[in-house]
Amino acid sequence: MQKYYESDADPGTLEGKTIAVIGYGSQGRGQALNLRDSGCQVVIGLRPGSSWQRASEDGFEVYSVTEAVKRADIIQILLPDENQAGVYRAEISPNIRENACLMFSHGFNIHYGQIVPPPTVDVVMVAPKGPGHMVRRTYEEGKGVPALIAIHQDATGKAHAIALAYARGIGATRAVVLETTFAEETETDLFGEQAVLCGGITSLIKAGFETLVDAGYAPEMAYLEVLHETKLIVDLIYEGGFTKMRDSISNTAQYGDLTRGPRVIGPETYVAMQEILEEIQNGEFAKEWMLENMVNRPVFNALTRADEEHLIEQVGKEIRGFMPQFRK
Ligand SMILES: NC(=O)C1=CN([C@@H]2O[C@H](COP(=O)(O)OP(=O)(O)OC[C@H]3O[C@@H](n4cnc5c(N)ncnc54)[C@H](O)[C@@H]3O)[C@@H](O)[C@H]2O)C=CC1
Ligand SMILES: CC(=O)[C@](C)(O)C(=O)O
Ligand SMILES: [Mg+2]
Ligand SMILES: [Mg+2]
Repeated sequence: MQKYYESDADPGTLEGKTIAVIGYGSQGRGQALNLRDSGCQVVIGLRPGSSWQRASEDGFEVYSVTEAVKRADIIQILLPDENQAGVYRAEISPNIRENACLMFSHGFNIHYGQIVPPPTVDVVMVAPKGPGHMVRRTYEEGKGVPALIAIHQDATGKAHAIALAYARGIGATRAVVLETTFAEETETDLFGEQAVLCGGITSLIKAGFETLVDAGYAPEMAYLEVLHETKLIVDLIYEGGFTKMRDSISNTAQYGDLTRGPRVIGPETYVAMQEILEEIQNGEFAKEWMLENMVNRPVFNALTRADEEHLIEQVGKEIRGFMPQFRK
């Protein structure tokens, strides 16, 4: 597998180029601040609202999406996936320059045909494998979040160099940059966030919390055991795999881990994961998500609200209030 680091990227590729970051949320703010600190010329494209104000307060030139695109050599679309196609049709497509570079941090809209760029532009992806806030925090710590790059279209012959230089600008080459395709990034990212990173973990934590509370244990105990400590355990896995974590926990815990873990995440979990992956690969999930947005996200809103009202969220707020480390 081809790996790229700082020395593989030529910052000169972006010399004199204007990068328009469209959207200033989790990824947009993180990437724009890092790019500017890396010496890149950045403007922000937004609609009026709180993001516009924040970007201005951070010292960026902020324009409408239309005006930002007109000024840009590289257009990094960091809008919500569900909004990208509409903004692309209305404001980006009519104003994008020939030989410009259209960039994404997730392949959803290209992979599922929501956006079909003209053949005259480069189309690349630079996808951090981490939340936008961490892209910024690690950069400020002198480190980086790994990223994937992919080339969908190379109209200028410079698409790869631009993607690498951009990845360097956001700090990703300090960690590692791997090459992929829009299809592979889209399908693995959707699967990862649904089955493990977000959906799987929150469901596992909630099930553990509810099991203890329903058995009569104090919610505070349950919270510390199955939520707070999860970070501490996962940090060790992050640093050195299952081995490092198992070197650190007790033998009692390790025996329970190895013998009871597969009873919690068993064969039926594998079946569910395969079904989820199938829905991603055949476009079912993408269609469901786009339809959900067309009717103002009833399921998204109801399930989000239910979890916000879950006891674990109330208890969590209370416990974090006990700990000085969480006090601003
Ligand atoms: N959140 C994350 O950490 C990651 C996100 N991504 C990808 O990055 C892209 C952006 O995602 P996030 O940063 O999470 O988005 P976000 O929801 O945090 O921010 C979206 C930004 O776009 C602006 N916006 C929304 N609709 C707009 C419109 N119609 N016109 C102009 N501005 C508009 C919002 O005001 C906000 O500033 C997506 O493709 C996502 O899949 C990729 C890796 C990780
Ligand atoms: C943070 C990240 O990588 C995700 C979970 O894929 C996302 O926010 O889309
Ligand atoms: Mg992701
Ligand atoms: Mg994602």
